[in-house]
Amino acid sequence: MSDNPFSSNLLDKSETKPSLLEEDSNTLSLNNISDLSKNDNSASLTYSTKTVEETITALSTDGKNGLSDLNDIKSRQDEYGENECKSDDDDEPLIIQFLKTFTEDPLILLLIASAVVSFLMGNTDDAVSITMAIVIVVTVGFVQEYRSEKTLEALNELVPMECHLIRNGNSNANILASTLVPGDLVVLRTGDKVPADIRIIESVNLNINESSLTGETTPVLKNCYPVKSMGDTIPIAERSNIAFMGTLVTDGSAKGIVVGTGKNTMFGKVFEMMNAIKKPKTPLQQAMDKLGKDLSYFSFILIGVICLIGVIQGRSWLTMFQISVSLAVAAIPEGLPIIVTVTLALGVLRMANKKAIVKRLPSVETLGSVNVICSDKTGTLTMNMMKVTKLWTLGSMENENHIMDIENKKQTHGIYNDFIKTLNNSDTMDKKKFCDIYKLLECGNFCNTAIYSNEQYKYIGNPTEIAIMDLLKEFGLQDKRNDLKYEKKYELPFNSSRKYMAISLKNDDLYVKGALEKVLSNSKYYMSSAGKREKLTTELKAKIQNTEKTLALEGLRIIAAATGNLNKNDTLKSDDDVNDLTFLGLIGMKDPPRPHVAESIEHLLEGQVHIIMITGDSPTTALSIAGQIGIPLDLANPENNMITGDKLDHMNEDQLADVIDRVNVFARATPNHKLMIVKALQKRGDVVGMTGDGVNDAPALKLADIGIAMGKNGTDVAKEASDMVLVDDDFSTILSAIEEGKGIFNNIQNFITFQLSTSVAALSLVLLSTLFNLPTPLNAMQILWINILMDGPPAQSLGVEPVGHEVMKKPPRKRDEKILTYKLFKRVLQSAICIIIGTLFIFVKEMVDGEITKRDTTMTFTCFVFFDMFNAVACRHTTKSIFEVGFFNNKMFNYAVGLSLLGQMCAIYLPFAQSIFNTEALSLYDLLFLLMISSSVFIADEVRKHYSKEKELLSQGVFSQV
Ligand SMILES: Nc1ncnc2c1ncn2[C@@H]1O[C@H](COP(=O)(O)OP(=O)(O)OP(=O)(O)O)[C@@H](O)[C@H]1O
Ligand SMILES: [Ca+2]
Repeated sequence: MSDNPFSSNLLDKSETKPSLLEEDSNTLSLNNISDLSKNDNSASLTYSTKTVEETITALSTDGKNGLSDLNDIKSRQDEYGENECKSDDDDEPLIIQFLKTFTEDPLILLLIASAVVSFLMGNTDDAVSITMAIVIVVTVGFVQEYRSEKTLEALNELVPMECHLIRNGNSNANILASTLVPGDLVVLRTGDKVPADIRIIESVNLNINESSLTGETTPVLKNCYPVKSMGDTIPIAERSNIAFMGTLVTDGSAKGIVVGTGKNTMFGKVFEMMNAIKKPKTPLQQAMDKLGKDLSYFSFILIGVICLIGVIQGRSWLTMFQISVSLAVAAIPEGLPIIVTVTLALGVLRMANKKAIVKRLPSVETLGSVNVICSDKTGTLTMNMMKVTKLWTLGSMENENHIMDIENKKQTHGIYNDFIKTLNNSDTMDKKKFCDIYKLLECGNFCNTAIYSNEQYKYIGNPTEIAIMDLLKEFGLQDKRNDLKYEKKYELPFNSSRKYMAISLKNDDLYVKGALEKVLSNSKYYMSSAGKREKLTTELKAKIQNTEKTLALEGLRIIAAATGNLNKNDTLKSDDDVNDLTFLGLIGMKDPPRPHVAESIEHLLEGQVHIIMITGDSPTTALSIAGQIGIPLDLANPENNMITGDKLDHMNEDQLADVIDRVNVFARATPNHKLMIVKALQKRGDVVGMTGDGVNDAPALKLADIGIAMGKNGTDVAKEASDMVLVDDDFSTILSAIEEGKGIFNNIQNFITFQLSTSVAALSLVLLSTLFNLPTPLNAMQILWINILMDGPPAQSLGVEPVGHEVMKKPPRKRDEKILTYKLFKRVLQSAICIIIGTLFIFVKEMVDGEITKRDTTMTFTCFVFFDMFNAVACRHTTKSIFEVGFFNNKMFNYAVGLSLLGQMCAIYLPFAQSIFNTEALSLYDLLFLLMISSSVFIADEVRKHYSKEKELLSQGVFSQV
């Protein structure tokens, strides 16, 4: 099985929510890791003691431009192979694997034994038939298992890992990590996952979380200095100049040379060891295993009883033995766990097509029970395509009635046109006008990290900052950052906790931009239109706040700007260096909601999912956007549905848990608040989906029941901590995933119903006829054929039943709700009883002549198979009539049933099959009669659906589960 080393093991949720099973696999690996460095001759050890220059020379590469020679790269690729860890547990040829399956199942061995006994006793016919049946049963099982493995493998390829590579002097951030070779020059930034074992050659405050290798969760500081060799080895944790594959950059940045790839990395070694450990099963798979075991015990007892009674009644013990063993094969749904796995895996692949990548199979099960979704606003609910639409300065525009409207320039005369005129002929105009507007724009220019890409002909970087650069371009203003005169000296970078940024120039001019509260609280002055510094009174501050509110009411993101001077000895290391500012003005930018978000929110609300928007923007902006996308708000008092970050700081989890049911918006929130929100929700018993993209979102993503990372704008750290990745960052994708999750669960219940009812019917049929001292209605071969139908394609195809939007109308499944519900058992019983009565009826009716002929068993056998096919049709949906579901929208199902019926016809009409199954040809009239009888199971279920629907309509609930 090939595994992508970068995607976490699908079935393994180890670091996040360890279960008993997983924990010991973890400790096992951790214990072994301490041995790892003992007899280690890996590249990371060799190069950790070398200097940067020695490393570069030894790998014949370049510390600035990376590898350049294509032939050289090619030959390195040939020598070291792909940068991937592959496990090699399927080296065995298929045929050997196939033959092995014959010996793995004790029941099959028993069957083989009975064939041998038959042969020895001279019943060659029986021996041949049983052997044929065994081969068919085993083949179907093998093919299914093989497919399931292939599907699981496909899942591993879903999250290809990218890295930032420099070759031939060209830097490219989206290179597949699997192409790396030793000698490659790689850039590491905050949030990245390390793509190979890398010797660091340059670093700035590089902090790496190595818990995936060492178990130690505190990040380690790395540098580029050689490590002193002490004896023949250096513990992994002390190789301070090596960034190990699979570890996470939590802060800082670095450049480094790849020294080890694929198997030659520390990760590769751990991977090999982990591989020997069996992957833990998902809760659902465990439940299926348990169900299988319970059923086995139950059927063994029953079969024992049947066998005993039969022998007491004086029937041939060999026949009884064969029937018992076949019955055991049939009654035990040994295909169930496989079908569950395949269904989950196919569901994951379908979700991937819809741009939601589920990283671990168990998450699919959780998706259907999510009842709260906490979502970021910017980029997930909105497009993250910022555009400046409004500008405002206190000096030139006075109050909220005078705002420069950039979007609707045609309509607004006054200030916009006047300002544009000064832009066009700056010589003739009054130099003492609009100085504050120019300064505001200048601040937006200096406080900016967006860079112009000559390849893409546009600015790239932070969308908020790109919007400002685009505005400057629209006004025809130059990017002053390129001017040496204005060279940047210090920078206090923006982050979502700080909510502002500041930079200082060579001449100690200070520029600040960010959230209004932050800027205003440090402002003492404002700039007049003539460029003078004026005192900022409380009254004027109120005016500024009013204007911000007016702008935010439109849903605009507001950036405030200010300027000042940096004190002599300050270096902008802390917030204290920013004070005594001169307020400049406000920039309002529009970020429209994504197109289908409102619709998705409506569907989720219908499904009783509580939607919470978490944003760093101001309360007014947040509420406005929330209103636009249909998040429920109390219109008279929207504040009732919102909590701000400051308030949150003064609450504890319990207090939050008490009120969170009515909270739909968190404004001015920081990433750290997310953790508290998840905890408060989980305290109430909610099943939480939480989105995130940054390094500090990781704890909340891990804790959430479904952590959802952004594929485009998210860091590797966030993706690593999450259970699901949204390829396009679009909120609507979450809806699709939840729909699939719920649907898959329904499908699983449906095919379990199908399998269990078949199994119960077959067992009971033989038991009853034995009890009533009737001849056995089905022979061993017939029972085995029924087993194929039950464990094979028809059941599997029920697992891929398309999911309709109406699944969202059902409330989320309770966290601890069993898959085998009381309702499900009732369905199973109803169908089984139908089948038993119908089949017995045919059997008894055919037998009235007192003698059991081929015709009698053929009728009974066919009747059972027809019953089963109608039963399958009934199992396609839990509550909806087949006439609503439609007969043709599950192609695979129709093929499976068609093939099964064709097989049945062969069994009755082909002479060769007739001798195996002990059958004879039936007339068309017989077939029609059987169809009529067997359709009763389907009709009974339609009646059940009709009544259960009425009940469901009566029981509509509200918001949360608790
Ligand atoms: N690049 C920036 N420079 C300065 N200030 C900014 C910048 N980006 C945002 N801000 C300010 O910080 C506030 C909050 O931004 P933050 O980054 O916390 O939100 P976000 O995470 O982008 O949005 P959301 O939480 O809705 O996804 C904004 O309202 C704005 O005032
Ligand atoms: Ca079976």
